[in-house]
Amino acid sequence: MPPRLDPDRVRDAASRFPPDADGDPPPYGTAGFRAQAPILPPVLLRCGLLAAIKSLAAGKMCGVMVTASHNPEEDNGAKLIGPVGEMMSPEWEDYANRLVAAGSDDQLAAEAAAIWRQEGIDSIDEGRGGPVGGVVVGCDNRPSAGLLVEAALAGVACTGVPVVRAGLQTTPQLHFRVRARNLGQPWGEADYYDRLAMGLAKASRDLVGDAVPGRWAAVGTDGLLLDCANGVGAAKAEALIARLREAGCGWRFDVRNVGPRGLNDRVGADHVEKQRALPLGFETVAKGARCCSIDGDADRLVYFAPDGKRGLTLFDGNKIAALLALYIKDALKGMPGIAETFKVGVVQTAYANGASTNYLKTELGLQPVMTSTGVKHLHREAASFDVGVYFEANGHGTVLFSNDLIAKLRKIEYEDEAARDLLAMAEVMNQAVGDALSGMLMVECILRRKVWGLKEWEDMYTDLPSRQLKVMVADRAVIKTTDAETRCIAPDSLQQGIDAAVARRKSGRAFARPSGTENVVRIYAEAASQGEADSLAKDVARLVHKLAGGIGPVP
Ligand SMILES: CC(=O)N[C@H]1[C@@H](OP(=O)(O)O)O[C@H](CO)[C@@H](O)[C@@H]1O
Ligand SMILES: [Mg+2]
Repeated sequence: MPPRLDPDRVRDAASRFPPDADGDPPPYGTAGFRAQAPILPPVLLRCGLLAAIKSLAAGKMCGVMVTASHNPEEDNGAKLIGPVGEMMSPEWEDYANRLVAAGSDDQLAAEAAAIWRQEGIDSIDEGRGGPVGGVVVGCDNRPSAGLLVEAALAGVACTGVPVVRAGLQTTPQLHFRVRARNLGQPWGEADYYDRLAMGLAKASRDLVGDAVPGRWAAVGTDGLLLDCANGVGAAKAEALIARLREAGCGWRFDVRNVGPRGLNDRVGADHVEKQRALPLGFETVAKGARCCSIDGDADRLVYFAPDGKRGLTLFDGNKIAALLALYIKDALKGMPGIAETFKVGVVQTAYANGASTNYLKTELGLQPVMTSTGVKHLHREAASFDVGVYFEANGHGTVLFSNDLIAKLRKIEYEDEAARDLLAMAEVMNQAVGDALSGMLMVECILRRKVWGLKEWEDMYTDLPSRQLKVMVADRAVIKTTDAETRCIAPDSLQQGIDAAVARRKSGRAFARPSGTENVVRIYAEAASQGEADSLAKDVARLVHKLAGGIGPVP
């Protein structure tokens, strides 16, 4: 029987997962739907339904990931995964919003049928009696996951498309698996660890021989302490480390904050990056120790070193991007004549510290491309290069390699070490989306190959002092921005005020933009001294409060 949209099933499913009387469903935000868990079952039903339609339209597997990333444990959400492991395009985000806005059972059946028609699903003939699709559903370890997964599965079931229950997954793992499945590659849970372990074995070339235990000895480090935010990444990191051990890797990992309680509560990458504070459980870690944090769904990674005074030195997404870009540039030096034909790019957002942008320009000869906030924007831009490095300051990012480049490298891999290094990097770095575990392995590999400690990494460049603030306003949509969100075009005179405040500081830079995930306006400021960065941020916050309808006390 070919898949078909059964309106009775849609109505029936909708009546089993009715809208919550106490809360409006959220719109599709910077990274999918996110809200308090109790209002989400009808949203997940619609996500399952939409993923099924997308999979039929593409004739490929798609995915639904039930997660709210670094948000508190009471929240949950959905990230939709397209057929090449990508986040959904704006057109499909609109579809998602249309389905979520369809409140009644009948409205939902009608809206789903309209999208089904718009995508011409009934006229697709795969030679097997109709289009072929499939949806894989995974979740993080929040207590609300069970019901929300059931809702997503009910949505898929309205169409007769086959489903795969992947159970507990990190977000990047599920993206990886969807992509691998559609490329005809092994895509099981174990295949994910295999690919990372084998990629790392190749990338670490002089640290490995054959799989002799202990051969990948610790070089220049006592090991890595990994804060898993009490999230789903803990069990996955342990599985990965076990696979590395099997492959003979002797690197030491100390996995902490493994849950099950306390998800994202004063732990994890968002806490470390935004609060510049040690995660719980790291209070007594020795000064200078090599530590990293991932977030609740393991798509963000930051490194840090305790400073011995309860503070830390942070290695954020920009520092990670700089290290990866340096490594790539060095590899390309080993391929004279060929390397010049590759387009290498780094993509950043306005939150990238000015010192990192300057480093990429002056030390590496790269011209960073700036996009709006949100990984989907960075990813799209990075995919236009042969090697595209992208990272948000918060630690979400990866390195993308074009098919064209991979094919060229394969042709020379037997005689060219640098080509082998880049191919290995393309295996380690998740090609679908930012992946904390794969990023961690690559950072470790690079530091060990360079025989660098954190000090050498830190010395690549020194961040300009910066400050981020949030301002509550009645309606954050009154702020309109341009130039990759670096300038405000509404309300009137806000930008003039910001320009004047910036001009009063040495090396000043500041901007304000409405958040896509929280009901706030975000302020970013940097300047030559911490005092100036703080006062600049405060000035901009006051301007926003005054001109954009601030609520609550003046900052
Ligand atoms: C300053 C900041 O960190 N913004 C984050 C945050 O988006 P906002 O639109 O700023 O709320 O969440 C996004 C999704 O996780 C992430 O992509 C982005 O970088
Ligand atoms: Mg996340």
